[in-house]
Amino acid sequence: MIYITRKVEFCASHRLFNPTFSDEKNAQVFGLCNNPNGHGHNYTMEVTVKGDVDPETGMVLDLKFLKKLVTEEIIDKVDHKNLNMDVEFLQGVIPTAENLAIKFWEVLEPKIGGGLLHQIKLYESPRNFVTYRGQVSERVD
Ligand SMILES: Nc1nc2c(c(=O)[nH]1)N=C([C@H](O)[C@H](O)COP(=O)(O)OP(=O)(O)OP(=O)(O)O)CN2
Ligand SMILES: [Zn+2]
Repeated sequence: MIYITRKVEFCASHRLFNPTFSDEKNAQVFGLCNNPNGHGHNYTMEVTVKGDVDPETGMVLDLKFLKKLVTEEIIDKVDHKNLNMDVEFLQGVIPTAENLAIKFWEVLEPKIGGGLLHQIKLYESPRNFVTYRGQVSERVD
């Protein structure tokens, strides 16, 4: 078993709020991140795929394929976008780093297939990041 990773960057804006909360509760829970004007981040994402090396190709998966998949399915849809408004698969989601990582997993996992997706690590800032490895029932390692 070996692990290969594609690292990508994107810029996006968001506002953290829960529409079922009062204004006061949103302000209390989310603080400055609840500002109605929103704010932006330079995100970094690492998508890690696992598997055995195919002796005929020397690869687990062609990194060119992974680059194309992540670019087309995620980056093209979120880069320079408002994550609260502009992204179809994020509708109704509070765009925390946790929820973004889970949604990105849900988009990518079926397209990589074969239980190969191992981990998504999403950096909201150089010091704040989350790591997601799917639901326990999805894991084979
Ligand atoms: N569990 C989570 N907590 C917070 C998230 C999140 O996604 N998950 N997000 C935020 C906000 O997006 C906010 O912009 C982050 O603010 P802050 O923690 O102040 O981080 P900085 O960008 O200022 O980073 P520094 O490391 O302090 O430079 C809040 N909480
Ligand atoms: Zn933020």
